[in-house]
Amino acid sequence: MSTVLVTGGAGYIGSHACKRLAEAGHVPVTYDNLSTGWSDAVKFGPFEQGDLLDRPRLDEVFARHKPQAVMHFAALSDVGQSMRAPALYWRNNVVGSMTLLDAATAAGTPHFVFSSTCATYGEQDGVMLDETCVQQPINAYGGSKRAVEDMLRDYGRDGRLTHVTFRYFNVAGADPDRQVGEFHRPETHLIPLALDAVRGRRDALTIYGTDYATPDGTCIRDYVHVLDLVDAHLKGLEYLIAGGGSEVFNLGTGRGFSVREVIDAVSAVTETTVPAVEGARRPGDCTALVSGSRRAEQVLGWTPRRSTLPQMIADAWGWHQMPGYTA
Ligand SMILES: NC(=O)c1ccc[n+]([C@@H]2O[C@H](COP(=O)([O-])OP(=O)(O)OC[C@H]3O[C@@H](n4cnc5c(N)ncnc54)[C@H](O)[C@@H]3O)[C@@H](O)[C@H]2O)c1
Ligand SMILES: O=c1ccn([C@@H]2O[C@H](COP(=O)(O)OP(=O)(O)O[C@H]3O[C@H](CO)[C@H](O)[C@H](O)[C@H]3O)[C@@H](O)[C@H]2O)c(=O)[nH]1
Repeated sequence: MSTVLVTGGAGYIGSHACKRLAEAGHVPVTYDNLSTGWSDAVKFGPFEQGDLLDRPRLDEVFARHKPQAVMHFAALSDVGQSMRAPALYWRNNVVGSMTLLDAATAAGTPHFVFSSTCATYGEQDGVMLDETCVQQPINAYGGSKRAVEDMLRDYGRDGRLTHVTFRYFNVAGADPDRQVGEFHRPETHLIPLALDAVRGRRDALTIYGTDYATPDGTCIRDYVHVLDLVDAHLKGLEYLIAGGGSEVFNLGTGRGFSVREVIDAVSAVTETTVPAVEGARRPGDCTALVSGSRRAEQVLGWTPRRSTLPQMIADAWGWHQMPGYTA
C-alpha cells in the first residue's frame, strides 16, 4: 500500500484514478486548485487544495504525506483555448509541471506517472501512431505536453526518479457506479456535448469540419474508456514500484471512429437522433489520431475491457442522467 499524490484528482480522469487507487488499497492524496475540477469529486482520500505553481504549498504537502509516487493529471487541456492563449498553457502545464517535479525530487519521491496525449503526435497522414513516431504537435496544448515529456526524461537521468508517461487518446465514459464522471466547464468534448444536445441542454452539436481527408469527411479519433485508462495507471505504478525503468506508453484501442460515427452511436444508445449541424473546422484539430501500439499490453499486461463505443456512451449517458448533473 502506497500513498500517491494525485494532482488534478478533482478532475475527470484524476477522480476516477483516485477511486481505482483506493480500491487497490493505496491512499490517493488529491492536490488540485479547482480551476477546472470539483471539490465534491474528491471522495476517496485526503484533499489538499493548492496550485502547481505554488512551490511552498507543494513542499508542505510532500512533507505531510510523504508520497511514494506522483500521478500528475493536473493540466489545462482545451485545445482551442491553447491556440488562443498559448502562454496560459506554457505557464500552467510546463512551468507548473517543472515546479511539481522540483518539489517531488527535493522530497525524494521516487516514482512519477504523467498524463500526456496523442495530441503530441500532430498530423501524421493516417499513420497508426506508436511511441516511436516523431512528436510534432500542431497546437500549444500538445506542445506543452511534449515539453513536459522532455523535462521528465532529463529529470530522470540521474536514476533517482523513474517515470511512466501515458499518451492518452480520447478518453470517454464514466464510473458505472456514478460516483464520479466527466464534467468539464466549459465542455468541449464530443461525447458529452452530443449527450447534452440529446437532452436539450444545448443547441445542436456542431460538427467541426466535414472536408477532412477521411471516408466521411469528419475527424477520426481513438476513444478509450476512463476505467481502462485508470487501470493502466495502476499497472504503471505497480511496474515502477517493482523496479521497472522509465517508459512511454500509448493508451488507445487501435480503432478509430469518425465524428459522424460517434454521433450515430450516441443516437443509437440514447434512442434519440442527436441534433447536429455542419460547421467550420476547429483550429488545432488533427485529421486522424489512432493508436498503433501494443506496448502497454506487452510490458504492463494492459488490455482495454470496457472501451467499446456503445459501452463508453452508455456509461457517460448514465452519469448525465444523475439528478445532480447540470451542464
Ligand atoms: N480528457 C481527455 O480526453 C484527455 C486526453 C489526453 C490527455 N488528457 C490529460 O489528462 C489529464 C486530466 O484531464 P481531465 O480530462 O481529467 O481534465 P480536468 O480538467 O477534468 O482535470 C484537470 C484537473 O487539474 C486541475 N488543475 C489544472 N491546473 C492546475 C494547477 N495549476 N494546479 C492544481 N491543479 C490544477 C483542475 O482543477 C482539474 O481538477 C490532463 O493532463 C489532460 O491533459 C486528457
Ligand atoms: O462540438 C464538437 C466537439 C468536438 N468535435 C470533434 O470531435 C473530435 C473529438 O474532439 P474532442 O474535443 O472530444 O477531443 P480532441 O480530439 O480535441 O482531444 C484532444 O484533447 C484532449 C484533451 O481535452 C486530449 O488531450 C486528446 O488527446 C486530444 O487529441 C474532434 O475531431 C473534434 O473536432 C466536434 O465535431 N464538435
